[in-house]
Amino acid sequence: MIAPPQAQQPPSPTTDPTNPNIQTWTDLGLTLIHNFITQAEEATMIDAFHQQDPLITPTTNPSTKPKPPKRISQHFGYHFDYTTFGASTTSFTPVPDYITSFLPRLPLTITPRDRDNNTSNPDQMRRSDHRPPDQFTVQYYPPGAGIPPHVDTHSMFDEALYSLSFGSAVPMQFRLAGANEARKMRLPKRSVVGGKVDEAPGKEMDKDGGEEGNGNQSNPKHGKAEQEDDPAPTWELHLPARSLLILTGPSRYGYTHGIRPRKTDIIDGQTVPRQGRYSITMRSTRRGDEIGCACAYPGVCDARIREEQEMAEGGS
Ligand SMILES: O=C(O)CCC(=O)C(=O)O
Ligand SMILES: [Fe+2]
Repeated sequence: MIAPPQAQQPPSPTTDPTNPNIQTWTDLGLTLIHNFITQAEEATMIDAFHQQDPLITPTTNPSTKPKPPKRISQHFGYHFDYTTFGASTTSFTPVPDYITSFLPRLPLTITPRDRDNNTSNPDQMRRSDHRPPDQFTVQYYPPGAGIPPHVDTHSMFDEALYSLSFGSAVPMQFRLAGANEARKMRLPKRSVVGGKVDEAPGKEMDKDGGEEGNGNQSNPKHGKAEQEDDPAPTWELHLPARSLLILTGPSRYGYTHGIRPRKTDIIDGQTVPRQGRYSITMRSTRRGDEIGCACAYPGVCDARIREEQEMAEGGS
């Protein structure tokens, strides 16, 4: 049996000389801002979440197989649409104060380097430069839950994606998408996951991503997507509670991101039990002729795949 590769350490970040809370991986277009919200804001968010979805402690019945823990999602602004992987034009829920209150603090500028490296269409970048998010997915991950590796839809949202973590820390896995991911993105959604759909906000890349309750680094089920002839390394980025992750450029367009469904994580060599984690994913929706993408990763670009499919249909 091929042993699954261990997740590697991420490349080293640069720490902002004027603000040690800000770490950037310039080549990847990744930024992590520590302590983006206060503990008081975090507590308010957790309360608000559970006013809508009360926390239910799972009951254990020894005669039935325990169900894997499931993510719970709440949508605000234009709802995420799991059929188009874009934003709904009709379903809108007013954005709660606990979100609008920190929005003015979001950094909305994309670095010129990301712009130069990853977008050949200047109009697209102008559009995405300074527009605040209008689509918010708040998610609760009970201990052991994850999200399958995926690439968020390129064409339907502006470049910058934001994810605010709270409640507890979690490692997020990143992997440069390769031929395997490109192939999977061209399959109908249901066949990717063998009929079981764990709703990831893009095409999921690995069928065990959201299903297993007690995975860990040595779980052989990790295999599949990682058994390519020449797999790209997977590395994990530790997302502390109250941190804001910003994906642009390669990390947004060319890498999959996901969270392994594990009961424990290994942090600094120690086995640490997972706790409940929350996140708010924030995106800026595109409408009408704004929809499109000119990124440098056509293999995993929904706009390019659509073009290919239209050509194939038109040309046959
Ligand atoms: O929970 C997170 O931090 C990320 C969730 C995510 O990848 C998504 O909603 O697209
Ligand atoms: Fe995502």
